[in-house]
Amino acid sequence: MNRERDLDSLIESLLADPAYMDHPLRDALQRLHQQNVEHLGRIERIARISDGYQSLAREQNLSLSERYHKQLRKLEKVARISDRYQQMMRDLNLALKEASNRDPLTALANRRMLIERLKEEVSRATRQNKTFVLAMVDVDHFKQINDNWGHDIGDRMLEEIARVLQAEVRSYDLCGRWGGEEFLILLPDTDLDSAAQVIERVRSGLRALAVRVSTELLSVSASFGVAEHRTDESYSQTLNRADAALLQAKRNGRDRCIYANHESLDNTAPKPQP
Ligand SMILES: Nc1nc2c(ncn2[C@@H]2O[C@H](COP(=O)(O)OP(=O)(O)OP(=O)(O)O)[C@@H](O)[C@H]2O)c(=O)[nH]1
Repeated sequence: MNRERDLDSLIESLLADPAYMDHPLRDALQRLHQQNVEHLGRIERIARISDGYQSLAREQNLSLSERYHKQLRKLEKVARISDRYQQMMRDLNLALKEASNRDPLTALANRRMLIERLKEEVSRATRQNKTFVLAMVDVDHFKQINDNWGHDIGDRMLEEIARVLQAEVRSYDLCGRWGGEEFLILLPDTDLDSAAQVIERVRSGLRALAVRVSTELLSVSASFGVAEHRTDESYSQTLNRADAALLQAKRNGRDRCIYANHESLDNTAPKPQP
């Protein structure tokens, strides 16, 4: 570049020198010089345009990668939010399912869950040629507790009764609130004789319950109707037989167990005073 500049300045000084004004080669040199200057100008313009294109391409590349990374960060954020949201939905679904299967007062299985399990038990009993037992439990004279002590104490008694039932059944039995002061115990893979031991434990547990309300100790008794599932019977047929046995237990004086079609096990106990 310096050499070119030196040559340029030399030619320009020669062309400007009055001593060479009439030199025969001056005109040709001037045109050649002019042409050279124009060529150089063109080359410089091309170089500038090329530089411009190159930096534009660099900028575009840079902004493309920046946009890509920005987009990537956004996607990562959306994925994190979506993960959290899905986990929240899973937790919510679980909580909803749990809530829809539980009795809010006693936290025992509610009627809906009991029916679901009853259907499962019937198909399991059919498939595996097994049997199960249902016990309907109805608290005796519960209305008197509400009437004498108020609904809140009645609720508290129901909670305590539920706690005793749950504590006395085996871990694989299902105990639920059928409605009001009526409970249902499902004893899977059990015949009537084995069920009798569990039922007797539950009945004694309830008789031993004493709930303090101010200076009084409140106690309860319950009547039981028990039926063993028969082959080819629907769950509601077994339930109806347990219900009929329960009615019989009430008629016979309460605080006792009646075993459907198994009168020898009819458990008659002295009538307690609430
Ligand atoms: N506190 C309270 N009481 C309830 C609830 N559900 C049902 N009850 C009451 O339970 C009582 C049931 O009364 P009845 O059907 O006459 O039966 P009972 O007084 O237990 O008499 P027997 O079953 O014949 O021994 C009613 O007073 C209902 O209001 C509840 O969730 N909380």
